[in-house]
Amino acid sequence: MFFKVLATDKQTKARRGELHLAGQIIPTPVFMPVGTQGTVKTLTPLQIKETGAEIILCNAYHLCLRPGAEIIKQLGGLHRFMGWKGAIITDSGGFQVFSLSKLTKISNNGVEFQSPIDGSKLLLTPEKVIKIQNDIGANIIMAFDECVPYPCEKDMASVAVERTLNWAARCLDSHNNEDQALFGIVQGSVFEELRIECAKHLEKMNFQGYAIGGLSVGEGSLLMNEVMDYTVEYLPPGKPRYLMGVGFPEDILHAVERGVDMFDCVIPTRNGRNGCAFTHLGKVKILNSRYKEDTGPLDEMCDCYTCKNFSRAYLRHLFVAKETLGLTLLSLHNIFYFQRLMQQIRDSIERGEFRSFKEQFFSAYKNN
Ligand SMILES: CNc1nc2cc3c(=O)[nH]c(N)nc3c(CCN)c2[nH]1
Ligand SMILES: [Zn+2]
Repeated sequence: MFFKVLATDKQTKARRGELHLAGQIIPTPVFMPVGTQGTVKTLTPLQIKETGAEIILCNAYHLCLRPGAEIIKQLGGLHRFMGWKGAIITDSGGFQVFSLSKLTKISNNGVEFQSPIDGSKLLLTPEKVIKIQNDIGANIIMAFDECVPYPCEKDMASVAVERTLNWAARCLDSHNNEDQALFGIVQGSVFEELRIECAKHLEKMNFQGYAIGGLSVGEGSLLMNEVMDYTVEYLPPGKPRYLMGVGFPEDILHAVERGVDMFDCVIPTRNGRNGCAFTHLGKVKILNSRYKEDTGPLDEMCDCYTCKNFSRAYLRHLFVAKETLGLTLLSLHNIFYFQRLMQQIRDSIERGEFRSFKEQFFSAYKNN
């Protein structure tokens, strides 16, 4: 049993579940910190563990470019290579190859591109993407998909859906490692009939989980929620749903309400490194001079290492002085904040009080 739904909210589509993988039980809804190149930036695996995170996301695209999937395999796989004892999900590169490479040439066979690292010409095909993720050894791997930019013409989105479906079937055919769960990725941009067609075809292919891709690419929260409303309907209720690249606390709450179980986003760590901390009252930009003599913690309601030991004045000093400790302390707090938010969400679903939790959250949280 890879995934179990334990409770479904009576008033919304929110559900409390658990993923069974890598000998762990991971409660959902879950937030997965991003460790693109085999590290969650500025944090040691021990610090990541201290935040409560149990699964992290790494990128097969980056890791196959450097150091190479074969080297990671030779070194015992990614868990061993990076010293992470929790679970790992890898993204296939479907998104990164388009957003990070130059001279990409896409065909039904795959994507030809120039390595941003050494300029060499490379080709990613569904078969190669499965092999790379197999070598890296993640517990959950993603199919190779084509994520179109937003906005895009319907016929361009339609071609990308056809290709995504063709590649999904080829990924399934070449995947034969039962220790790794393979997820399909729904595309279709913001076109309802494309999204439904894609979800229906992927559902028939019987993946172990389903990601909603092609969102959080500039379409805005309203359109993102609309796409989720009609797409989730066509995904099997007994399998996990993963909204890729999301997101801010408010977007996570809207998505949980629509039945999403899994999330990943660079926001907690990227904003942490830019001096932006998440708190239950909204975002705190620590470099603001108002914090110069502020003796209080980042968030009165937080009991993370950063909030228990350091004042806002000290954290501001670290950022003004460009001390790297500031990057670590704010990243630590932000990941902890997201883990605590997910714990509160899970508890509220269990109590049948998700909707009131969401209302309480928004009444306190000033999205400044
Ligand atoms: C930040 N917004 C965002 N949108 C995404 C869509 C896809 C998407 O459509 N496909 C894949 N494979 N990855 C995506 C990602 C990367 C998730 N770590 C996305 N990130
Ligand atoms: Zn904190």
